[in-house]
Amino acid sequence: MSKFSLAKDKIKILLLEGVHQSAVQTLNNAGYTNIEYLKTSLAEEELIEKIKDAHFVGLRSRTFLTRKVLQSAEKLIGIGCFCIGTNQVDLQAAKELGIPVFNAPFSNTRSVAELVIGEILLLLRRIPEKSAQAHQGVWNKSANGSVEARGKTLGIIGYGHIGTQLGILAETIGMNVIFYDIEDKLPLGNAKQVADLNEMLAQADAVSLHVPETKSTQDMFGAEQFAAMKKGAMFINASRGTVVDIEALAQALTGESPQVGGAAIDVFPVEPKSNAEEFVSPLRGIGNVILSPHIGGSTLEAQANIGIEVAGKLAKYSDNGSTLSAVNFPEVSLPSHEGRSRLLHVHQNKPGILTSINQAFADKGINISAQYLQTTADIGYVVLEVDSDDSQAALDQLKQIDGTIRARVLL
Ligand SMILES: NC(=O)c1ccc[n+]([C@@H]2O[C@H](COP(=O)([O-])OP(=O)(O)OC[C@H]3O[C@@H](n4cnc5c(N)ncnc54)[C@H](O)[C@@H]3O)[C@@H](O)[C@H]2O)c1
Ligand SMILES: O=C(O)[C@H](O)COP(=O)(O)O
Repeated sequence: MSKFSLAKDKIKILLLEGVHQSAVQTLNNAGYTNIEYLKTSLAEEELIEKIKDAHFVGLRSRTFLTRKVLQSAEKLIGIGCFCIGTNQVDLQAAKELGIPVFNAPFSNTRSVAELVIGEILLLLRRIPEKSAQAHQGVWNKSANGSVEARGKTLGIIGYGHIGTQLGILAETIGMNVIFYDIEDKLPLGNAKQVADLNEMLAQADAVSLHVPETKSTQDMFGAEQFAAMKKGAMFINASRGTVVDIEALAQALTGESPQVGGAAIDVFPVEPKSNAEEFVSPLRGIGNVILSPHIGGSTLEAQANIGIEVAGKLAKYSDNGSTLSAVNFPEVSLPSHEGRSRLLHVHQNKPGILTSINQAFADKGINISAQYLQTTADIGYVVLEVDSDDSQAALDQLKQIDGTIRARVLL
């Protein structure tokens, strides 16, 4: 170990929101034992206090890493989102501060797709309503409004990892699949891409949203889109709460002759911060509506896999600087660096930085035995290997390079 790098037991890892124990196990196996594990998310002020001495933080969808929080986290070197969505992290701020953000882009895909398939079947049979009635002692045996999924059309908005998986499952139960996406996508099975959203809505018997939270998806589904849906079609949102105008949905589901026949909603514009807080929504109490507490990806299988995947990415970045699959950072995949010191340098992407580094090292007689560089439009990430005896001198030189955001040396 270089005396200029932190020993693993000094690297503090803050894990929030009850991430699966597989994460702790994975980090322990990699030699990281200084872990603070919390079952809940933290509000901004508490988070600022907790995060200030953390080198890594792990979170799920309820912890918001704002620019203010990130700026106060002076020791933070890496962030793990133990989920798919990364909208809860200010990715630009993290990048500017030289902090890569990792997530688990596939681990809960199947769990969401399975849940949605189940919901489509239940909604088409009006089971939420009938179940609620039966619980009240009402025996409403009738085929009215109940239909098979076979031969019906599912419209998927956002044909990415979840959307495609859902499309495949839907076809296996005999549904026709159409989808709308801002990108041209390869249709799987017999699915067909439709260029115009309203055209897709007019054909679908069930519509399911699978887009990320971005500026372009904010409130993308409101009164106009509900009006464009086929009368009585089902509506499902397990993406992000900010995508749908929830008041407009409540209106579309109610009244004398509701436009929307039923809905299954897993995500909400405002979600309780913990299980102890009341869930407030205009959708409460409306018939043929399934409300679930943001559990689309919450299966034991998915959570265990996510823990291993994201903790593994954090450990790898800490051990050898690899940023493969970071969502906001130049991606560098690195071999091990036995017998040499590895230095990581994050800098503003402007001309001449690499030349300055090479010149500074040459002036001090430091030989670079390996060098890896990747850049995005605004930052560059260079990884250098030098003889271990030169690591302190090399780090000193790197810190002085104009445009440096962050420099550190690895074990
Ligand atoms: N409910 C849950 O527990 C849960 C679990 C996992 C993921 N999610 C949410 O689901 C989202 C989708 O997950 P994924 O893995 O399929 O993501 P993905 O990135 O693989 O796919 C998203 C798709 O949406 C498309 N898209 C983006 N903006 C669009 C727009 N304005 N209109 C139409 N299409 C648009 C993209 O081109 C892409 O094909 C995640 O970002 C996350 O927020 C929720
Ligand atoms: O983005 C995701 O993967 C889902 O929204 C799941 O989030 P969660 O880990 O908070 O359940």
